[in-house]
Amino acid sequence: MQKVQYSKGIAPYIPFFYVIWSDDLLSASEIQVVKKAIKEDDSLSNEERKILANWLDKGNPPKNTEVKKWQQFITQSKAKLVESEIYPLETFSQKVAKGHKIDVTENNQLQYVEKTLGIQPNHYNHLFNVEVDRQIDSLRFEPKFLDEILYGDKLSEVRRFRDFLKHQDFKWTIHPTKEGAREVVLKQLKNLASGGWGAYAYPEEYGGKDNLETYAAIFEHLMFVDGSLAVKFGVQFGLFGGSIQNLGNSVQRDKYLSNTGDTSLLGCFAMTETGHGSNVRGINTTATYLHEERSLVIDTPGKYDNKEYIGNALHSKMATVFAQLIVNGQNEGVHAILVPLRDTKHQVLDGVTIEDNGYKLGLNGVDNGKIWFSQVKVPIENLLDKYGGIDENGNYKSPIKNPNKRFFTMLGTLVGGRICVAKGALAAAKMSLTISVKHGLRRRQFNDSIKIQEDLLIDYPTHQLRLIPKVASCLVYHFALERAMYEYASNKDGDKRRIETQVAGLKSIITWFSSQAVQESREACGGKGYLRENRIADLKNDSDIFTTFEGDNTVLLQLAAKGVLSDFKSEFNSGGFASVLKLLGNQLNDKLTTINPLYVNKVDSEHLYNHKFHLHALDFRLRRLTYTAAMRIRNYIKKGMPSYQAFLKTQTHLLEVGKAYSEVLAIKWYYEKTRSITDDKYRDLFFQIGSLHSLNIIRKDAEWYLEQGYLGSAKSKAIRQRIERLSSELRPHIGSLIDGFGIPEHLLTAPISKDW
Ligand SMILES: Cc1cc2nc3c(=O)[nH]c(=O)nc-3n(C[C@H](O)[C@H](O)[C@H](O)COP(=O)(O)OP(=O)(O)OC[C@H]3O[C@@H](n4cnc5c(N)ncnc54)[C@H](O)[C@@H]3O)c2cc1C
Repeated sequence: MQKVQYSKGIAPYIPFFYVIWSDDLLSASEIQVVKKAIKEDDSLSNEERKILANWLDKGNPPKNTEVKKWQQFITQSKAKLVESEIYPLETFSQKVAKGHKIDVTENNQLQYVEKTLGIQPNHYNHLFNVEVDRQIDSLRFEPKFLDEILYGDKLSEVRRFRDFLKHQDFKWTIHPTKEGAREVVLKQLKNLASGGWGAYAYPEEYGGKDNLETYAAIFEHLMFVDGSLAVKFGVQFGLFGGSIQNLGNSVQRDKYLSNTGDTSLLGCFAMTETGHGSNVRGINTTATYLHEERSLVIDTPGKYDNKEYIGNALHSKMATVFAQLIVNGQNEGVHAILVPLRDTKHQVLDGVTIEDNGYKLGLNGVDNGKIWFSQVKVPIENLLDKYGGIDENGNYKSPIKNPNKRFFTMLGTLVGGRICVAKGALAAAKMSLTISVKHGLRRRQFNDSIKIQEDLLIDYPTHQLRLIPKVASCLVYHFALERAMYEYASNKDGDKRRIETQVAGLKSIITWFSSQAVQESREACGGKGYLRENRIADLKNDSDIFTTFEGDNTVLLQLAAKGVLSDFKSEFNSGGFASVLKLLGNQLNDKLTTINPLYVNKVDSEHLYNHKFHLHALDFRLRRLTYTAAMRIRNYIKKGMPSYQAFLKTQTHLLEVGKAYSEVLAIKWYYEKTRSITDDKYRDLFFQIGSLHSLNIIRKDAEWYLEQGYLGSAKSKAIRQRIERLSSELRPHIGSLIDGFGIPEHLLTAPISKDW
């Protein structure tokens, strides 16, 4: 077999060049062949060689009058290649006839031949198995190195946790009833606590390791066991324990945190009410201060003011209840109070009523319930008073004077949970894609008459386009969330507005992405994907709600957009945005430079695969959308419209600002991480993955970019072609990439992910 030389010896990373006269693209191998032909063709002058080199290397076409001539030259060179390569393949078929050993499962070889030799599957598929070329080894990526890149210095703990999950208690099974599922999940939760995994994010004095980043990786891995376990874990240790840790004082931490971490105290987080979900500030439960008794009276005033959907409600002894704090007849806003729910015999206490929420679409192993309080008294010591308490004279006091700021600071402590939810959703996407890709690497359907075997699903371009860009997006979002958790964990006590804005946006785009990825994976597995044993059905049902809880996505994106508009200044929520708009107007006007016509139609691979182009395009969209939204709001306000109405008028526009902001943030953080990868081969791979993700995101908004004149039609078309091309270039590595997600084999129980 003829060897084609590559500059780095890694064929798929050689950029492909766009040839202007053609609808097609020339592959790297084709370019090599044409170059060889140019070199060997004595009839060419040096000048002609230069013209051709210029065309192939830099994408500069020759003069129009000469294009046809060189086009023919290139076509002939390609034809010669095909002729010259068919012979060695026939030699190979003779080898096969003589019983030469062939690895039939290694279909990557076919892709390799196709890519490097530029010949179509029909030319060789009848031979089916192709000699294992030595170069294949140099192309292969090791999942264990990918795992290292993904988890960095957390990896040893993550691996320890993966081993812990080998315990048979974590074996996945179908639970026919919610009661059965809840019993199992509670047992698993206690098992995790006894292994020290529950308290992981708490300080050492409470049995923890003070490590939020690893805690998030633990949460992510629990999705591979069971969505219900991940959510129950998040409620007990993250929400209930987290409220004590972040909103409470040292006495409360000393009293409750260790017990929460070892599950001797089970608790829940009761914020949402039937009447008020997204609008937390509108909740109606009251906590009225009685000075004579130094106590708080917790009460559910109206028919729809009960707490609802509260996870762990049926197993808990205590709840962190969010209520309007009334002191001396004055409402001091929403505060959190620890309210006992049950006695040691698990009897519900006087004044408390709890009901099961019943069967849900998914997460039936989580005991969600409704809770009512009727004049329930708790001592003032139960008020989680980090941001607002009541002194001995019965006066309200808070280190944060502005009630808006106090409310947002309090909610800012929930950001860690939001990152975990996004990580959990992403885990569902990773696992579904792992199952569907593994299925695609084994399942065969259809062939043409000359083949001895049917084609693998994954070798269909449609299948590649459905799954491979999603695998790429998983990796981009993985690093974005790693970075978000790093930023949050390393600035726990600082101003959280910025990270809150960032996480609000990331949580939204990633949980939505996950729902699409899981659905696509289900469809990519056909009927098998619908069977519960193959896990995607449960992943789909369990992760569906991630778009809603810990903040509904549509609502969160508006929060993110407001954060962008206000340039992270708190004035926005307290009304002083005139100055902010002025600032934005100046900033954006300066930056929106006229787009260069050459740039608009620049289609060479170097440009399209350049992360600077991706960042520029995504950033352009963000700036343009922000500027136009700001101008629209300003014009409405100028006409006398109240600011709330002006925001409603631009609400759909603001949602796009939130999305654009989050996409650019994700890819920016991803490329920052990619640049730090020291191994050239792996860094190139991650850049290639970044290109696929970014072009795909740009492509989704191609209509908008065309409207804005940022993309010309040729460039828009070239981007579409590049996405397909990149997907097929990554096809030989897709097995390694999904194995690199690090989902342990013992948790990957779907029969279709194995040989069958
Ligand atoms: C399984 C499950 C577990 C949960 N666990 C807990 C828990 O442990 N503790 C807890 O406190 N809560 C919990 N929740 C509640 C959850 O946080 C809420 O469901 C969520 O905050 C959304 O509130 P909602 O359901 O009232 O929806 P709503 O706020 O009524 O929203 C309904 C729809 O209206 C849209 N909408 C709302 N406001 C706006 C707006 N301003 N602009 C545009 N669109 C808008 C939303 O996008 C959404 O599509 C849980 C919920 C579920 C389903």
